[in-house]
Amino acid sequence: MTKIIEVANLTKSYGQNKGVFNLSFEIFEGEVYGFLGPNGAGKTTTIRQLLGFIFPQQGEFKLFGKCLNEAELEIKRDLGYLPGEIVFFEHMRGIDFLNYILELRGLTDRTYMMELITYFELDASGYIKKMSKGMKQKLGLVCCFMHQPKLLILDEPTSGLDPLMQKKFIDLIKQKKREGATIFMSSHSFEEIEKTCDRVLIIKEGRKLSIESIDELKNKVSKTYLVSFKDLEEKRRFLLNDKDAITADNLDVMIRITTELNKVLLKLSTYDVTKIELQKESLERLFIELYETNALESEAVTHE
Ligand SMILES: Nc1ncnc2c1ncn2[C@@H]1O[C@H](COP(=O)(O)OP(=O)(O)OP(=O)(O)O)[C@@H](O)[C@H]1O
Repeated sequence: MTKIIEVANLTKSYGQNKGVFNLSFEIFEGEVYGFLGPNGAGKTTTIRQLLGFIFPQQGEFKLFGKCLNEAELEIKRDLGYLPGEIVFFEHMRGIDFLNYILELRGLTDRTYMMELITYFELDASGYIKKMSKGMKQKLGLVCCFMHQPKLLILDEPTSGLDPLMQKKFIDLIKQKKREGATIFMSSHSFEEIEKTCDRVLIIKEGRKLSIESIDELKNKVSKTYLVSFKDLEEKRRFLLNDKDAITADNLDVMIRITTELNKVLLKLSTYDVTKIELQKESLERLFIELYETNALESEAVTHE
């Protein structure tokens, strides 16, 4: 499999334990790769280094197998980037700005650009300075996708978009994946990540917590059960002996089945249980659990 992004030991420190430290990961061609972490975790700092806006103090990275300082123009021709905070030429009309960027890229065919404007229901005729936050975000998205890049690096792409537009964005990402594009995106929307990504990289305080496959995470979610015990004594007895319990509340215990269901049922049959319920929950709780994991514990769940 071709590696489109390779990052090795990337480090950029702003002091006081802020920045990105010793970060390594790889993204393969055609992958949609989510980048998650709490506020201030270092997502934007990582992305800005990949674009060459800030420089790492240690470590290196390659895009399309090449270093940025060797092949910047070549790399950026095939790259679409959406910044977290977009800075436009505010005095321009939206459409003029898009045409200008298209020309800078040496392109003349405006067909796909116009399709995207229609798709995102963007009125690009007005001045950018008068546009709402959501309109500016749509303008940024059109600008990022309009040259049909092979690699998309997106920093919180749906920030400011309404739910309908968020759904359209998800559909567009799925389409780009079908077309073979590689996508690296930071997000705070677990739904967006769940619906689009193959794998996720989770960082906290600038350090890698874990790399997870979405399918594996979904598998974990589908094996979470709520077990209710007859009384507190029974629940206590179970908690003393069982390692699968993840949360406990009143007479209920949430367990994640990591072995065959039969074995768990056999074990539960030795307790006075009043109810067993398969939990229909999204990945959200699992993501939050992963956020709360500390770096040392997380070594165990890292898949690399
Ligand atoms: N130029 C800078 N000078 C000093 N500190 C900085 C600078 N840029 C970022 N930081 C700090 O580095 C840390 C990581 O910031 P970064 O913007 O990368 O986080 P993030 O994961 O993108 O957060 P968010 O989800 O809030 O957008 C933060 O503590 C931030 O305050």
